[in-house]
Amino acid sequence: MAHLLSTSYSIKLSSGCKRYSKPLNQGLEAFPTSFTLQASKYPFRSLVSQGQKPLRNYTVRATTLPISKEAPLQPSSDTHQTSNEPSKPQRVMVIGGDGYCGWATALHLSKRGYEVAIVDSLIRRLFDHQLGVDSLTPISSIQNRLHRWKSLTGKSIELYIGDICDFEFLSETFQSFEPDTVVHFGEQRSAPYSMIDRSRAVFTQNNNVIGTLNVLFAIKEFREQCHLVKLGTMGEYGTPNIDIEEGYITITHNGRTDTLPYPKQASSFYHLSKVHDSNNIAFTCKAWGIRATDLNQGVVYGVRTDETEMHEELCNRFDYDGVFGTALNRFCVQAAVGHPLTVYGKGGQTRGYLDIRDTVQCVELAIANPAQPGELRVFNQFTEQFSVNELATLVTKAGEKLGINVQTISVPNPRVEEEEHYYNAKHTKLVELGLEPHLLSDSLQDSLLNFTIKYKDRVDTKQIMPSVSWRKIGVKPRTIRA
Ligand SMILES: O=c1ccn([C@@H]2O[C@H](COP(=O)(O)OP(=O)(O)O[C@H]3O[C@H](CS(=O)(=O)O)[C@@H](O)[C@H](O)[C@H]3O)[C@@H](O)[C@H]2O)c(=O)[nH]1
Repeated sequence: MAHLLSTSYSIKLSSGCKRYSKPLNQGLEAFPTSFTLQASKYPFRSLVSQGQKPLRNYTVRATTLPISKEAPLQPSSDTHQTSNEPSKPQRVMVIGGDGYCGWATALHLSKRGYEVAIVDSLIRRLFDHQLGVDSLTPISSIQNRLHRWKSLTGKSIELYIGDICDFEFLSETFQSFEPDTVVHFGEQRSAPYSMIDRSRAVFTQNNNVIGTLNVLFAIKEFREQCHLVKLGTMGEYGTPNIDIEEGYITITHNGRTDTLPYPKQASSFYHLSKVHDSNNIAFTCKAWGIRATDLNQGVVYGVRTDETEMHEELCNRFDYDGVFGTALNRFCVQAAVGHPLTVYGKGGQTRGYLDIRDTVQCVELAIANPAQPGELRVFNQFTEQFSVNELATLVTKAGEKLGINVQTISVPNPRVEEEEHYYNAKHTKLVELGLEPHLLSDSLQDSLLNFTIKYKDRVDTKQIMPSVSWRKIGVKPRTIRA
């Protein structure tokens, strides 16, 4: 990778356009002219359809450019602070704040009185273009989203567009915003994407592991007391034949006892990248005294949160394609358009699931109750366990109530995973901090299926079937349609 990363150069997008190295007190209109392009690790070249002129490996490079550097807001009445805490609102940097979980979280925290900055390279939108897929819901540009948020609530969210793998960008962002907490969603989060071909596997691990490493260095260098809230995954644990604990397990071996990190058995290059992150975070907590919370999140479903439903321009993305769509969201879209539910293999694969409204609650709870210096806490962030077959049954029943006849098919499993297994994962720590879960049976009825029906005319049924095989991944770059 080193040669790819070191061959950077700049291109002016329009005459006179410079890369800003300092934050500017300018509005959104200043943003589009502030790009620098850099040779990058992103695997564009492999994504160009055959016969088309190849694109070069470019990425929009860092510009440390908060779009709305305005007077800090007073904490609102619903700020999550106790009387012992400082009156100044906490400053929370949300890396990956334009994505599915990040966008909902950034708005939620802003509404709760935190001062929020979004840091995002916008590459998630680019993946859609590369794969020829689209969100079920139309989503506005990040700039329009933030304008709308400001006009509706009076609250500003700063925006820094850039790649956290570029340490210069990240440093400037840290020094400019001075976060008390960093919430790190800024990773390539699709297991199938990481299994398309070698270049996507390498991209995923480089992007995720180096990005997180840079965040750890930035905290050490510029904000030693800053609390890292890192999105991990339940998939780090795999599916062991014993109960899954929250991060650590106490083992007695040959008469001696110790509490050790719970064994990791990830089953995609994506899930493995999170394991590597966990090791780097654990080491830096010990060595440098970093304070961190690893949120081992399960599969998220749903789309609406109190904040994103305030206006159509705040609407969140909703993925249903075979690469980025996750099980329950996909099944609801499939039911809405009369496509059989795509159960992979025997359908006994069991995972932890949670509503996106609980994702935002969990992150806020982690921020409001920070880890101690040197501590790495691990919370298993999900509310209920389901097998894929159980999800299919729930969606079928929900469909019946709406007069929809839902069919299910067994699709040859494109993944390598246990299809019938024991699964019992602990998830008490966030409940102890105050999490009040939204359970699936209620939310599915009242919102999710109806929501997908509302947008069903936007569904491209060609995106539904899986096209990425864990066994067939090779070194040849693949141009796929999800
Ligand atoms: O149409 C489908 C889609 C998925 N599955 C099965 O459903 C299970 C979950 O797959 P998924 O695509 O919903 O979720 P996954 O790939 O595990 O990844 C998602 O959920 C992870 C949490 S966890 O699953 O590791 O707990 C997060 O880390 C990831 O970012 C997020 O994309 C798998 O056994 C998969 O084979 C089907 O049977 N049919």
